[in-house]
Amino acid sequence: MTTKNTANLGAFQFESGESIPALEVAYETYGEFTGDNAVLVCHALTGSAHVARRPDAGGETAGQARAWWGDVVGPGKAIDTSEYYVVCANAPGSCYGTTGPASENPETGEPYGTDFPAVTVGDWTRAQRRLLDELGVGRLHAVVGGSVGGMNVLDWLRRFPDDVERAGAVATAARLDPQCLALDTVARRAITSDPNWNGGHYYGGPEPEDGLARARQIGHIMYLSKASMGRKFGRRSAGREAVREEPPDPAAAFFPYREVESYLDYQADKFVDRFDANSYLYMTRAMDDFDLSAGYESDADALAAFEGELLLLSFTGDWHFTVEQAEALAEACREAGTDVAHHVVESDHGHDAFLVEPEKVGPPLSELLDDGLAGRAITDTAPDADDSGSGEFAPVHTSLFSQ
Ligand SMILES: CC(=O)SCCNC(=O)CCNC(=O)[C@H](O)C(C)(C)COP(=O)(O)OP(=O)(O)OC[C@H]1O[C@@H](n2cnc3c(N)ncnc32)[C@H](O)[C@@H]1OP(=O)(O)O
Ligand SMILES: N[C@@H](CCO)C(=O)O
Repeated sequence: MTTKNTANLGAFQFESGESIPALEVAYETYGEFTGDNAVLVCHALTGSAHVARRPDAGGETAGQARAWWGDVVGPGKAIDTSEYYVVCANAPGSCYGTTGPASENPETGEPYGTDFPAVTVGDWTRAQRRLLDELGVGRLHAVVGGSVGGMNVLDWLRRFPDDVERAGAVATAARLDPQCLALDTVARRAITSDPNWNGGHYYGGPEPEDGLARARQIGHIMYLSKASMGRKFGRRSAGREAVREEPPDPAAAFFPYREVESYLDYQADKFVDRFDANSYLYMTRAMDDFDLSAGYESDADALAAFEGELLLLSFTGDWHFTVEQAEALAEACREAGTDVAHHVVESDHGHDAFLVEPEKVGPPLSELLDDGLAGRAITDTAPDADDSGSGEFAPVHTSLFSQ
């Protein structure tokens, strides 16, 4: 059985100390709850509650047509909804049905815009906990998520360690590195310097589409790798039929409109149609702010109270959340005695491999849910791990500005 619903969680105080009178959370559930089979899936930066295909809805959800993990979550899939009760909720601050900047402020009758309180990953976790309470779910069999959704997973382990039996943190890290912080800063600046942004109060008027488009293009470059961009586009010209969307200056017309440019323009257009610029600011700030060790002595200390099993999944071509970052976290966990495995996936796609390579992501997650870290599809980088072959992983030097 699948459900698509919105829960009114009532007044909500954010970590910033600010409150809103009513937090609505859009969520979807898949499968039957049997008391001990709940799996919470946490979405990435621009995802929604629509994690799996919904036969009753023809696969459609307003603004977010495609199930973002439709080949990983569903009946007979790795996260098998005929066995597990899967819950996925849109995060506060986003724009897919959960209260965020585009929602109406009941005090003014106008959209909140940037009067919406600052949002943290911790606020997402606390909202999810309250939603699960509403659904009658106590302890989770597992919490799984990718990218900033993986940070959301790590936050669950430090905030509610007793509520989680198993965790899968995919393509994520304890914190973003400064290079990614820098790119996110530039992306946000693209939005806030668009004249249509208007301090965040643009609803009902022209929207900061150019700024949001540039922001997404910067983001999208972070989600690919040198290898995947070389393979997809090379330096090829997009050809005569491609429509150059940026009006070129006369000199630019001399040079080719390249496939990579055409691709980024296309992706930006699609994104502007489906996402809200203020939400992009709020969601990226939540991601940038996340630091697992904040309030603790170390990453290991932050996870010390978690007594379940943690699977870290990283991708060799991902320079947004690198293998090295996942390994550092795994090392911290090992030192602290946390039951962890770091499974490295060979892929040169880049960060979005966790979305587009379900055949690589699915098996270890499936094993995690069914058998825990002992699952045969799970390898570990620990030197003494007996199922990891050499136990080595390929170092990644694929950051944007390095060779
Ligand atoms: C809707 C959701 O899934 S939201 C949650 C996840 N979404 C995201 O992560 C968004 C960011 N990532 C993406 O958009 C990625 O494209 C993914 C992860 C959704 C899919 O990636 P892939 O399957 O590798 O597709 P790819 O990135 O190659 O994009 C394909 C699209 O680009 C178009 N395209 C490819 N090359 C070019 C080009 N040179 N010029 C113009 N358009 C191009 C294709 O026609 C295709 O269009 P379509 O989406 O309308 O079918
Ligand atoms: N491309 C994905 C992952 C970003 O971290 C998204 O837009 O949500």
